[in-house]
Amino acid sequence: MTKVIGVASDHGGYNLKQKVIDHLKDKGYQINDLGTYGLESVDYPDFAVKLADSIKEGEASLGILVCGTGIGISLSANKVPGIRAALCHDTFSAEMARRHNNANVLAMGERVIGSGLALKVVDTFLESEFDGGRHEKRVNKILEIEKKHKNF
Ligand SMILES: O=C[C@H](O)[C@H](O)[C@H](O)COP(=O)(O)O
Repeated sequence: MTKVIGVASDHGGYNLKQKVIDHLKDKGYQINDLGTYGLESVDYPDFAVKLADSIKEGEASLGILVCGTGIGISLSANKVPGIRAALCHDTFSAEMARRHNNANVLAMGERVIGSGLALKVVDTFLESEFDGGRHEKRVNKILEIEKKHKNF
């Protein structure tokens, strides 16, 4: 079965988002493009939440977010319970984000990383799997934090 990957960005990540989409389509992935759809200035939390909601609703198995730095859009996505967005600009972090943290969203900054490396980071993230084992207990503790602080 083809994996559906959700993708979203603000204006600062738009060009890299388009490159990620082209790259993943070429590799046979089905893409759910949640915007933004141009370079007009927009607010990254709006697109982080669109992507987070689409993953929570099961429309995509994993997501990719891009803004200028990747910081604002990952911070925003991580406010949604069940989302574990990892800001990665190297392939080791991308692999570990899946293997150890069971991250379901990769975030990157278009103003930080070149597109060649960014596409390798994307491939590494999507091709890595959660190791489970001792990491399961730790990820469950993240979920417990979300439950305990849900009325913060
Ligand atoms: O973390 C935030 C992101 O990097 C945004 O893409 C960035 O702040 C947008 O900046 P500007 O409105 O100056 O393009």
